[in-house]
Amino acid sequence: SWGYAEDNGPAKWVANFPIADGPRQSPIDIVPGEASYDAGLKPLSIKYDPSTCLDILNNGHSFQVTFVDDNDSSTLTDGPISGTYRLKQFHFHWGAADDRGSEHTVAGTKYAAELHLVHWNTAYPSFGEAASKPDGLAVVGVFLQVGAENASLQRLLDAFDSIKTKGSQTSFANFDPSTMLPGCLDYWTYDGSLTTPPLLESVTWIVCKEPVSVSPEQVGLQRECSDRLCAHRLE
Ligand SMILES: Nc1nnc(SCC(=O)Nc2ccc(S(N)(=O)=O)cc2)s1
Ligand SMILES: [Zn+2]
Repeated sequence: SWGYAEDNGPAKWVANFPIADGPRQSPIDIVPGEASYDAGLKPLSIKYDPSTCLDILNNGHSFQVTFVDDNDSSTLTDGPISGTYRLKQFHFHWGAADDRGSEHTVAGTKYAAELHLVHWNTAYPSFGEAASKPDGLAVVGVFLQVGAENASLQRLLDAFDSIKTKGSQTSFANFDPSTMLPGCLDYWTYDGSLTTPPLLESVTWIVCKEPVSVSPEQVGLQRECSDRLCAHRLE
């Protein structure tokens, strides 16, 4: 199946997922100088309930923390979206070194890693239904840059360490993902897609301008855990 190696990586995905050549594929390079200011956009409204945190799993491409999404306890509203989107899961993307790893870039700059908080539009009955609709999903992206230690991330990394094999999961309770958000929630937004197969063009991207920091040890630990447990990242 798809991955990040030479034989199954991003350049090869179009063979099984022709939408890879579609009109609104993510990630993109965000060029702040070319972004237009939209006075009609509202601030993001993010409300997460730590008790909806369910488990942490290694899906072979990333570590994913999954949430109970059968009620409106953890939601994203306002910002560029209309209606209520429920938090389904969050996960990270990282690279083989500190100078690369994020999926989106800012005027060509790559960050060490990127957090994605995945939400689905409650106008549809489920995540699976929403995932195929043009306004079905909203993903908040947060860049991670190497700097000071991130206390919130450390609890996650300790849990990652306990997932020994690909496809395994472990219970993970009472984690508040808002502790991983930057202080300022200014954002860029554009209509895009899932960044990995099935690459569905159903995502309203909301990329925070302010990165959060992680220590070199933390991003190394994430990389070491992940390489051991996930498809090795070649980027
Ligand atoms: N009917 C369907 N169920 N599940 C899917 S796709 C599963 C899924 O959540 N994929 C996913 C892929 C990429 C991203 S990302 N990196 O945030 O764009 C988020 C989520 S389609
Ligand atoms: Zn992602």
